Amino acid sequence: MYDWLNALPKAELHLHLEGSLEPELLFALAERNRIALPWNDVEALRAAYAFNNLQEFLDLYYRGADVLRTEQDFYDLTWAYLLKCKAQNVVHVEPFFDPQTHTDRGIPFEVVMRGIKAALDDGEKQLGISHGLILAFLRHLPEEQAFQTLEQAMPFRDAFIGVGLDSSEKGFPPRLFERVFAKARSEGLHAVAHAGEEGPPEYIWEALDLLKIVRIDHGVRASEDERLMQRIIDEQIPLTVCPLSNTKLCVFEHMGQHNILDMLERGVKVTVNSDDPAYFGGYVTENFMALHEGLGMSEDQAKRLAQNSLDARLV
Ligand SMILES: Nc1ncnc2[nH]cnc12
Ligand SMILES: [Zn+2]
Repeated sequence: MYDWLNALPKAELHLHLEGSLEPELLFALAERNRIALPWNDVEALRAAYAFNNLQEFLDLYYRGADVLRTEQDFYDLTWAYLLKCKAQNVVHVEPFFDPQTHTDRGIPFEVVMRGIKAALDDGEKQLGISHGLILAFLRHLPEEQAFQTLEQAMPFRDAFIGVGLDSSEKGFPPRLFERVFAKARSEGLHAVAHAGEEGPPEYIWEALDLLKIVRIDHGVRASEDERLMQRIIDEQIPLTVCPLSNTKLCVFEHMGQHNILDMLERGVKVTVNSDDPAYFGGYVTENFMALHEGLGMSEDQAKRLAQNSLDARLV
């Protein structure tokens, strides 16, 4: 089954480039940039990847991203991810990057942007993988800082296709970012947002009605609100679901409890994604495989999920 799933053509629509930083590359970049790490080796770092919730993961994710310093680092990070995509027949990617994670450490916006964009362009030319980059705002920081980030990004307007919203969800509802999303949309950017991962269905309503998002990242808690479910089905709003992420972050206790296939059968446009594969134990194929093993996903269901991902592309 693994090889069959691996060979399915698919798109990945929910992937944080910083979350694809494998421990081996993290150690190599730390050495290249002469940064001392609190872990003795790769195994010790991997052993730290045990999380009870989103925040515990984010604390380590931001700590890991600190080894990314130069344009070459961002290139190497992105290129390593694209090689994985090639190996898994991911033919199109719409990854997120978190500029504030880097600019807040003094890394110039253009260093981040140039490194990522050069790798994505090479991926298109050399690997045949098409792309659309999404700039994600960190929701634990004030909207004012999101505005500053959008301003910094404008000289590179053509390098990305949309804006997203990520980081700590609970306590940081989408309504806090209504104005910066309006500004981004006025620049012709698509809007997406993480909503309903740990946060309640109301956050999904807000993301749809106030941020005017065209795709929901995670959205698994929509199933708690029947009226919301009906809207998502009627309007065919895609959900970028991340099964291994959801079990690693205890959104579901185990894969057998995941609601993605129930949603698929109800007519929700759900897709399968890896979120932060270096931290959650696998890339897209491993996520499909986990659904097969944990939920008995059939070949027909896998085909529909993969087709949804191709249909839900923004570009
Ligand atoms: N799963 C996730 N939820 C929110 N913010 C994130 N940043 C990286 N991964 C994330
Ligand atoms: Zn995510």
